[in-house]
Amino acid sequence: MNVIVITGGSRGIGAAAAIEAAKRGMGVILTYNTNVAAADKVVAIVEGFGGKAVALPLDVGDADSFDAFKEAVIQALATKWSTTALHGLVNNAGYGLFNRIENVTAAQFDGLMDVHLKGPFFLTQALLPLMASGAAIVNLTSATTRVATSGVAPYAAFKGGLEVLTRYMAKEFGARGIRVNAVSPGAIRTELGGGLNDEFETMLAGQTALGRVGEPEDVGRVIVTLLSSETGWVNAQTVEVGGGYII
Ligand SMILES: NC(=O)c1ccc[n+]([C@@H]2O[C@H](COP(=O)([O-])OP(=O)(O)OC[C@H]3O[C@@H](n4cnc5c(N)ncnc54)[C@H](O)[C@@H]3O)[C@@H](O)[C@H]2O)c1
Repeated sequence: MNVIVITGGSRGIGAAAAIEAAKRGMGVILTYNTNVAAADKVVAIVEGFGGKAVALPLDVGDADSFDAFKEAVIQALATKWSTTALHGLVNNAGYGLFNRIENVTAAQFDGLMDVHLKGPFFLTQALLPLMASGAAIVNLTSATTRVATSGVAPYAAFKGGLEVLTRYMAKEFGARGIRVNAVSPGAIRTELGGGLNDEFETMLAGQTALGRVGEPEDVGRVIVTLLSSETGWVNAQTVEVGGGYII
């Protein structure tokens, strides 16, 4: 069984991707930051249809903890799946912070950078030695890299950086048989940045060609497709999953 790691897998897009991956026969190591109960719920859903998943704690903003996390992954691979190889990594964990440029503090800037750029970079570096040929990495970026919506400048800039890293990772890991792509969601109904109220949702739906916001599963399906060998010749790409988010 191919086993993958999904960061921030306890809710939203990460949880949808975890469930979809397990439905397609992958083993899932999902990580949670603080909410173990939510992570356990996702594991229970997966086990409910006969899939296999485990939840491990991980703060993606704390790169010093990644060596210990790698050891926990090795342990989980051995005990739950009797394997040493990892076949995928989804750098999904993230958070929204609305603040206009003139008000952003250095601490807010650093916090966003740690989770959206430094975290995916060093987590990928830490887990790379475990990855088998044929493995795939998916980085979650954002439509905010291509539009300018006020209040999310550092977030958008780091997501843009992650798209650049996606191409460099693909270039450097290709010789190992590892593909790297990014998925860039448009407006999706999750709890990111405090979630959607009616007014916000109506505005976002109006900015989307298909006239609605997306659901986490709309993105989860694409993430898992990019992990699978069906897309074995898709590499170094950013795939927009936003129903046509054009503003
Ligand atoms: N929802 C959208 O409209 C949208 C649009 C573009 C991009 N994205 C991106 O999609 C990804 C998933 O977001 P979502 O919409 O499911 O949001 P969400 O808030 O529902 O889920 C985000 C997950 O990341 C986890 N997380 C946050 N900070 C963390 C940290 N320091 N360490 C470990 N885990 C942490 C949260 O606990 C949560 O489980 C994020 O990278 C987000 O930036 C979302």
